[in-house]
Amino acid sequence: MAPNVLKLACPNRRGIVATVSNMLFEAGFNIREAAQYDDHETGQFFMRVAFDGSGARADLEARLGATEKHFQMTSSLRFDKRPQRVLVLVSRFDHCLADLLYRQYVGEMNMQIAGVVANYPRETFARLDFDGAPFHYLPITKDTKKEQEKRLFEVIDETEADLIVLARYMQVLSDEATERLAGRCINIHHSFLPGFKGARPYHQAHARGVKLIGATAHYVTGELDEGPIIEQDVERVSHGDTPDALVRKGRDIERRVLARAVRYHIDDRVMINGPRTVVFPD
Ligand SMILES: Nc1nc2c(c(=O)[nH]1)N[C@@H](CN(C=O)c1ccc(C(=O)N[C@@H](CCC(=O)O)C(=O)O)cc1)CN2
Repeated sequence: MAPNVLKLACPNRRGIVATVSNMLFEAGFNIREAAQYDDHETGQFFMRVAFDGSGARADLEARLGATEKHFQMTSSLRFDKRPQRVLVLVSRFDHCLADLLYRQYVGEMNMQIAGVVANYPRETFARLDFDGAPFHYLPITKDTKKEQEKRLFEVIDETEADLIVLARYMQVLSDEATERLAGRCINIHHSFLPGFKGARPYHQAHARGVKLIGATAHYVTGELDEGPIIEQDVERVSHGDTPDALVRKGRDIERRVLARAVRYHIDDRVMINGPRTVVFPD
């Protein structure tokens, strides 16, 4: 059962951990997991506490309000354990979508894929079982981008999506779209950023003669592939690997990196820290 999770950030000073721990204790809750990070560069303090117990939510919320004021704190408190509704966007390559569908099928993550949106027709994914998730075909051209995004937001509203995942969705979202989805839209980029931004990163990597390839999951912002990084991984390659071999080896990296990032987000393990993130892994 997903625990309750409190996340907080504030200027660092003595007494934060003691106050937060005591606040939960006084409200009748029990701490199951706690982690904190002190950013010496910015002086900001970050904390994530997973807790359970039969305490009163209203009492905790009242105490938290006072604690926020005292420490000039921003916080988020998640009590609802319902599966997070995830809308998955995909273009032609569906290995990350297939991976997320499988992880949902085996119950690996506290999520419900609320829908699949693609700018390619359903037959592109004919072999995939969407496990009941509705499919929305939203074709796009450079002349229809605005209308397509309008329809995309209608689908986001209709599906009541909590999280939007760009699972190798190869369309650049407008600044307006990225502002509306700030902090709840994750992209998997098929390179070890900041290397090889933009299109065809494996071909760029092959031309450069790299000995490592990687994948990066990041929050989406108006700056293409510049959003706060959530998770990355790499694998060794050699001079004998063709671009197709890099694409093949890269698929495995992309799948596991995206899955880890989605799970960390869903489990409230990620906090945005300016251009970066703080991730409290399990
Ligand atoms: N606003 C943002 N949108 C998107 C981001 C992002 O970080 N910010 N990430 C990309 C994913 N991506 C690489 O991971 C990527 C996707 C698409 C392109 C691109 O040049 N697309 C062309 C069309 C290509 C086609 O139709 O096949 C375009 O949009 O004009 C570069 C990088 C997802 N969106």
